[in-house]
Amino acid sequence: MSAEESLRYKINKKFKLDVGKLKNSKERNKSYKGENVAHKNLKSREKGRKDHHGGREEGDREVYGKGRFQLVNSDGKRKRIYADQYGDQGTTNNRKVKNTKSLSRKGQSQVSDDSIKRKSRTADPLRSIWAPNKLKAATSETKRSYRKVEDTTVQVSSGKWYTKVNEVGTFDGDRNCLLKKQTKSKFESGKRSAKTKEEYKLESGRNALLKKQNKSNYDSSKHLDHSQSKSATPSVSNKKSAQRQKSLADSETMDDQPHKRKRIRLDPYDTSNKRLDDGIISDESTKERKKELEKDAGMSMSAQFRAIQPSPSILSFVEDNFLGRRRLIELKRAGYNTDLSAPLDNIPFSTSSERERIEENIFRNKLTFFAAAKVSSSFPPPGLPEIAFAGRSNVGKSSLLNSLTRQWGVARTSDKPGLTQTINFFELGNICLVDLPGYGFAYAKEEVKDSWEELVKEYVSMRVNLKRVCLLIDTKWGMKPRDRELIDLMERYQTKYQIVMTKTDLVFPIDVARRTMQIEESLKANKSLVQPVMMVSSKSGAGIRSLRTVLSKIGRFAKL
Ligand SMILES: Nc1nc2c(ncn2[C@@H]2O[C@H](COP(=O)(O)OP(=O)(O)OP(=O)(O)O)[C@@H](O)[C@H]2O)c(=O)[nH]1
Ligand SMILES: [Mg+2]
Repeated sequence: MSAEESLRYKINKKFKLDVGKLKNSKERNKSYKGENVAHKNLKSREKGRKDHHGGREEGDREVYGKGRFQLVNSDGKRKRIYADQYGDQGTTNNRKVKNTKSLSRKGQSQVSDDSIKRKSRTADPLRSIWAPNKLKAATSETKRSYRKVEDTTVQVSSGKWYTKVNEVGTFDGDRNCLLKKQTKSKFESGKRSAKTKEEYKLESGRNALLKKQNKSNYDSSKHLDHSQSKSATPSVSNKKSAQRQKSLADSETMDDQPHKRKRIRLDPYDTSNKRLDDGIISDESTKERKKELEKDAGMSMSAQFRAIQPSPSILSFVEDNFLGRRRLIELKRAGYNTDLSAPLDNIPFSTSSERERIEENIFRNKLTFFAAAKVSSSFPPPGLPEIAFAGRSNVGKSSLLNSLTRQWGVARTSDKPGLTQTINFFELGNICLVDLPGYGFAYAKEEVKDSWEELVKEYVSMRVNLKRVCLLIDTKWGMKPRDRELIDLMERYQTKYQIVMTKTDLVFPIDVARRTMQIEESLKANKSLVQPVMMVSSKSGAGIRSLRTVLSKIGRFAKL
């Protein structure tokens, strides 16, 4: 051996030794991994065998045959098992791992399909299809479908494809689950594409936000649709949510647009409103009113009313007769028994029969109803001198008849306008008191109200024995166009009329005086008007005695 050859031999020897050492150290390291070594050996042996037999299935079977629950491909990698593959083996294996929470991807999709079908049958969105006790209770058909689902389940060692069955099984969670999957897949893809740590953080943060959003959306939708979702299928609920979103979007777009104000058109002939009804006046009176308004332009009606300065005589009359709103303590201090009905009408301390205390003899008589007329042809033959009480509905005509005679309930009264619908004739000694139906606002049909008005107009214009019409005006509201209409008519037919202001107990004393002044002023040119304007209250009895005095003269001096 030459020197060169010996050197080469030495180098080769040394190199081989190093390689050997390296091999030994590797094996030593592997031995620490325990089972993995055996696994690797097994794999290598398997590989050899596969090469020898040249068949992949055989290799798999052999691995399976050794009792290991892990399926390994012939190329040594872990194998995915689908329900349609290795059906028998999968089934037998799955029976052992019943109630597992893991599913292969394909199996999962099948499960969700099956579960959707079953849910549409059972219509219970909150039920988990994996609950074993429910499996027992299920129908035979359902049982079959359960088995199908079970068949699809295979335990897969890889954590990548894990999806909790509970999430799949609940219908309400379907959307959430899908979104979760999306975020998960995003995360995985991010992982695969080897993103930087920062990128990953950003991604995961975004995912977390998305998850939160999804959760809140889910919660709100659940809250809204909880009652409905019980009976609805998932597809329906999805449709509903889509519709809701669409409507929300529509409303948002509507919000952007400027709101159009609704115009309310008022019908001038609509008498359902009391105040509106008052506005229905003839063309002539409208023109007059307009002229008056133009005259007092710049001043409101109430301001004009407040500007009226009542005369001292009217003011003293109001004060002497306790007209206007009064406190009970004030009346008690003046010596009136406030427990009596209409206490201001009679002497303060009444001990004997009330009627006997009435100063005017005529009003001590009994009030007797004797006729009612709906049409002019049914009026009773003219006999006794008549005093009629006219005015708008609910102004207090019937109440005044009762309080004048102190016979409560003879003329029927009501707080509902339109109670008196016929002309009612009452006999009182040698006079006749006539209660007329009211005009203006009343709970009656338009035609009926028109007929009442016509009847009243006919009565006041044609009745020969009519000696006085007491035109009642509500102190609070004053004269209205329809009152003026009747006044015009009476003026035309020279029917004597007197204004009587009612319900004075509802307004302040100063306003009673103002209203009196206002009416006197407005009618001072009228010829058929009998002065003075009377002020009464059927409730408190204020001014009743004065009215009695005025009316009793009619009976005394009436020429038949
Ligand atoms: N506070 C107060 N209420 C009164 C007075 N007079 C009448 N009323 C009430 O007003 C309402 C109507 O009284 P009525 O006498 O039925 O009126 P009317 O004018 O006959 O009404 P119609 O028959 O519908 O035309 C009733 O609830 C009475 O109690 C009054 O002087 N003071
Ligand atoms: Mg009445």
